[in-house]
Amino acid sequence: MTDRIRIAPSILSADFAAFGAECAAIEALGADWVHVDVMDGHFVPNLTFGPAMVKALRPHVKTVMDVHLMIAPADPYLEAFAEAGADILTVHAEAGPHLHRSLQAIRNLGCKAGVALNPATPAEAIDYVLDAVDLVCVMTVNPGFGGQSFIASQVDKVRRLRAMLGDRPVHIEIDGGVTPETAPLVAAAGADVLVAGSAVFRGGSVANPAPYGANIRAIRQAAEAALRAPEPV
Ligand SMILES: O=C(CO)[C@@H](O)[C@H](O)COP(=O)(O)O
Ligand SMILES: [Fe+2]
Repeated sequence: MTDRIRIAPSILSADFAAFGAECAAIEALGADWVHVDVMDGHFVPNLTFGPAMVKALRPHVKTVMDVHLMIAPADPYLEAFAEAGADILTVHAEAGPHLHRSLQAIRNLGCKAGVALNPATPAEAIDYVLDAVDLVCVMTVNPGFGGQSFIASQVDKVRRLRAMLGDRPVHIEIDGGVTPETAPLVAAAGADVLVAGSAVFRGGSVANPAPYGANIRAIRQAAEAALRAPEPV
């Protein structure tokens, strides 16, 4: 499913006092999706937003709202996030013992179902749920914070997942440390959705959002160039 590259800025790196304006700015400047990082201070060592924030953001986001749940357990909150307006709900494979049930519940709520894998989790952990997912999120940092360095060992995981998925129409999303330097590596390996927080919001602000557009273009162009490059022999 690498027909085109989608850029999903993570609002974890946006101005927390101006989320509505920040979402409108990134959409106007080329974002394909808006990525919302939900953290519970338990599954990951940081706290961010709940369903009320997703509901408040919904009128400001015209495109896909991609909600990354770094919470355990996730199941008790799926309905609230779906009702708040999430389009994609991604749960972590490590967050609970009943991953297949969580993915089924997400689809039954009318959302696309995503599964995220921490860097230490092998691709094979989701071998038996591939028909229950619309998106696989490969964490290229340990989840919890923006601005961390890309973990290069995950590129091989992306390649494996694309082979495992075969002709299933499933997105492979990369989350963490995506820059114009790392984007080509994961695009060439089969990723088609690139989440980027610090690399999108750096250099800009609510008052001067133009750098967001230049940053999104730079990541997209670097990734697309890798798709056009000839296969290594
Ligand atoms: O889920 C997470 C972090 O846990 C991400 O979505 C980050 O927000 C990505 O930030 P950058 O690494 O691009 O700065
Ligand atoms: Fe994320």
